[in-house]
Amino acid sequence: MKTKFREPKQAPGPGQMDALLKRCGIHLSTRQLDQLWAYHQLLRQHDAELNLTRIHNFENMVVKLYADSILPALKTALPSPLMDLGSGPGMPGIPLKIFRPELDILLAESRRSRIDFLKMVVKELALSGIEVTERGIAPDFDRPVAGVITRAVEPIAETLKRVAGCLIQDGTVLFMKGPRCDAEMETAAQICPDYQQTADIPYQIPHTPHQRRLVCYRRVSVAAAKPGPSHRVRSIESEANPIFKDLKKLLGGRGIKKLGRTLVCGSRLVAESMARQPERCLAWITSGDRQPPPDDAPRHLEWFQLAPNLFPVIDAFGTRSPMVLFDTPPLPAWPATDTATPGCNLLIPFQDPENVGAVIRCAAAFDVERVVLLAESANPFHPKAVRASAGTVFSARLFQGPSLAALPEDLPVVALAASGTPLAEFAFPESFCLLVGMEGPGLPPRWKKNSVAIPMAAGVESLNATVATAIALYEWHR
Ligand SMILES: C[S@@+](CC[C@H](N)C(=O)[O-])C[C@H]1O[C@@H](n2cnc3c(N)ncnc32)[C@H](O)[C@@H]1O
Repeated sequence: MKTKFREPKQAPGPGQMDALLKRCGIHLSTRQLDQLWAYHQLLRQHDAELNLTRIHNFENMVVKLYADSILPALKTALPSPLMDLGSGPGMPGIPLKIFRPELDILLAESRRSRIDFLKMVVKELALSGIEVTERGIAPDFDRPVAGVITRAVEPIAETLKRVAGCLIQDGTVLFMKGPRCDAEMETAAQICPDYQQTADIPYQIPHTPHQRRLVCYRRVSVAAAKPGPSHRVRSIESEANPIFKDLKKLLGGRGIKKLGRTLVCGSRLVAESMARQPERCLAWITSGDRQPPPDDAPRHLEWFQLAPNLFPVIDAFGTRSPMVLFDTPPLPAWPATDTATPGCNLLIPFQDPENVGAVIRCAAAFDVERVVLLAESANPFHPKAVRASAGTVFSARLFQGPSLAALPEDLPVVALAASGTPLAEFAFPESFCLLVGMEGPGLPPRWKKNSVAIPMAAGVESLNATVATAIALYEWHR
């Protein structure tokens, strides 16, 4: 009898994953797809040992785990920093981070084996701007977050109570639910007066029968959860005080990079940083004990009261007004290969922090898609950069890029050089990277071939780098 020969079934690859995601309306760049594929491999490799998921069929994993995790990003705005509460093997936090790399994500998980798995995923995928908690979340967890997202963990009211110590005023909680969650919502409405339901978005995973609901709440009051006054006060009298020593280090770019913090100076910028990123404001710094933090300051803010002879040492601009110690966000890596997104990627190589701040301000004024700090650039959170940016550094879409020498050859760069096509005759492509030479050495020769020029009067050699950037961005935006 003849045995029937069967073709071995081909193992699915990233191409099939991409096609399934596209069917759900999710379009990933090559880099994102590679990352998601790497995550899929890790999940499969460690599932048997760690019992990470009950879904094992390839198509179901892509649709019911990864697409399901990403879809909320297409349905509503996601706050940052965003905590994924009860992340388990990383759902929705890991696929969301891959899809929206600019989000700061905190993966919260209580089981040790899963915490270790999540940390390995973050490392192996070289993800930045994402952390894993070392403990489960309870109301005493007080690291501030602007939003919480959670999938398949517990009833709505339990989570709302659980995040009382960490969710900031006006923060959002997003529940990824199935269609039958009305009873949970009713309970939450009765027993969680600090929250207001703001949205209830029903949807279906495209081309499947699976129904979902994204139920959103806003925290309207923090008073009931955290009674009492108070900012913890630290009185700093001596130059040898370790807090003071660290504050002094923040007067230079190296200290800012090492400590991941900066000093925000000047009353307007201080107010702006507290309004825009309260969760990142760590301490209120004053000379003596007058000028306390404002009434609406975030409660986690500490109050550093410096002796009158110490305050001027760190008051670099001589403002004499309270300063804020600000936790600088880690910059997500710039996906250099993903330049298909329409708009301008502004590449910044400037070494003078004032120039960096000034061009970030221009980028905000002319709606630049991404601001990319090249390795040569000064720290965008240097007090001088923050000041020159007029606070726009707190809202700009900042990314960490490579060095000038490591920029890919095939990047669609539009460079500014005196030898280029006159700016007024130049048609900007839909998607491009704007590059202005560093102060001093100017533009590396390899980028001069596709350059545009700002015509100038005879005898003038060059414009200041920030002025040239502003003119080019104005012309593009126009
Ligand atoms: C059913 S799993 C869901 C995992 C993931 N969100 C998903 O959709 O696949 C619930 C997870 O929440 C975690 N968990 C439960 N209570 C928690 C808490 N208080 N803080 C952090 N994680 C918690 C559990 O360890 C578990 O991994």
